[in-house]
Amino acid sequence: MTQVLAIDQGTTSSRAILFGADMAPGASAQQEFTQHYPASGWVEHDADEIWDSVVATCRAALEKGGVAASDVAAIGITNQRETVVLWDRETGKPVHRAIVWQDRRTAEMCARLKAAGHEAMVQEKTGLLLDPYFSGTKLAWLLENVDGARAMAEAGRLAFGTVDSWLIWKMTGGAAHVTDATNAARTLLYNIREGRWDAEICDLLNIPMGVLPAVKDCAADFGVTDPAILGAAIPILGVAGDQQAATVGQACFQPGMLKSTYGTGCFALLNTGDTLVRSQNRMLGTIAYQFDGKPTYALEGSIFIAGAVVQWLRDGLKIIGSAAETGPMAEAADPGQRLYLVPAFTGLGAPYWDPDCRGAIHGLVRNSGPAEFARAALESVGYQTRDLWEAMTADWPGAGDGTVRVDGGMSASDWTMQFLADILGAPVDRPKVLETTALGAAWIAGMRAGVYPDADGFAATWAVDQTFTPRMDDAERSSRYAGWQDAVARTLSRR
Ligand SMILES: Nc1ncnc2c1ncn2[C@@H]1O[C@H](COP(=O)(O)OP(=O)(O)O)[C@@H](O)[C@H]1O
Ligand SMILES: O=P(O)(O)OC[C@H](O)CO
Repeated sequence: MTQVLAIDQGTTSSRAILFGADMAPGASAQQEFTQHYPASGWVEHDADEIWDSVVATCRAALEKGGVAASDVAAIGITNQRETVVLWDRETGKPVHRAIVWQDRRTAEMCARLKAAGHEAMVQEKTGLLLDPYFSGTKLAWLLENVDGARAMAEAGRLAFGTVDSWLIWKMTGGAAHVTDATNAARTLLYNIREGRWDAEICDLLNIPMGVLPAVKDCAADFGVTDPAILGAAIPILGVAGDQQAATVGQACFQPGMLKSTYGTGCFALLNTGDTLVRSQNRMLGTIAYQFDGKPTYALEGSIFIAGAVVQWLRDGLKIIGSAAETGPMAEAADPGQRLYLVPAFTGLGAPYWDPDCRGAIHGLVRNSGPAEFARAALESVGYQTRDLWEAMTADWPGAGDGTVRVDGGMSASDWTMQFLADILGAPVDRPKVLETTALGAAWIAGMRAGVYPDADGFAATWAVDQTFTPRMDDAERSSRYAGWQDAVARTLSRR
């Protein structure tokens, strides 16, 4: 029993990957599912469809790999964070579609809570801000707006969970209603200093605490799968939110280590060890991972649009056929032009948290064309990361030298990674294994099962594939970044 099955339940697709005794990724399967956009700024998923996609991908990965379920030592789950599922414990049916992390329907509720002066208390306890991004106000919305939900919740019939909880509940045939500390840390309801659900915040949002799952370490006994699902009872021994799993998969175990994942959005986490930094610069305080009851904290910067800007070049502007074309185009762009593309398609996340501003391009001239747009799009990812890094270093003296371990689909772009190194003025390390999110979940579960090494042993296996070192001189770096800051200032809705 040396295989570990990692489930990576993401925003647009579910994936299952088998990892062997050597922790190398093996057979995998992936399935997309429906995105529902019932109103402007609203994003929903069908939790049953997510469940079906997870079962299908797990079965397909096992079949492709020729692995029997009885050969799997453990399952590790990693998931899109913050997304809210609320279901009936008796029927096992969700009472509404899941409200996705990107959904902005509670913007007004957040604004009201902020105006009433609650943000400092919430930030102190949860590390988070009053933004619709997090689960708490979404859950409050469901309890307010779904017919009968409040009465059922108060009678103990409803269960709330982030996607990990939902999947575990389904996998264990309804036996376990649990989550891990990293997912709990994203709900706005969990006191990350004291390691418990927070009664004052639940009261403020009018959430009956009986709907909340039990919170465990990332490596723990989360339950055992119903044998009818995959063909054998498999223990679920690892759980972490996807950005935290990537932090683990990148072996960022020492304070000062930084990882940044470039998918649709970008999420940078800086390990701050035992210190929960109270950000003065609108970064998030969060739990990076929790083992043996001891949380390790991180500062997080969340950018909503990273690779999505490349999708926009392809599907919106239609100036590229595939994402990989952007690198050569950026290379060929007129070096004399300074275009700044601020991709505030859904507002801006950290460190601005401006849900109302919208995207803008600054610096257009007569001969600005597709190549200059492509370059500005790729550069926007570097500039936004620099914004996060500026905020992190201002927040915490223990931040390292800016060396960053990267992963995610967009980290395949050499041009973008070189620009990132240039604009940060620090090395960018791209590892050999790019499946860091799934690897993190697999390692946690495999370590708990006793088939994988401890943290030091795991960290020793992390290997760099390519390091991008800064080539830009300081004067150019400063002047370009000043231009970006100016472009953002002119784009924000509140100045
Ligand atoms: N060579 C490339 N150059 C630029 N962007 C890329 C490249 N390859 C992939 N991307 C971008 O990476 C993103 C996909 O990354 P992925 O990690 O699969 O995202 P997610 O997990 O959020 O769905 C897409 O937005 C795509 O535009
Ligand atoms: O599913 P991803 O990879 O887009 O990640 C989503 C994040 O967890 C949202 O906080």
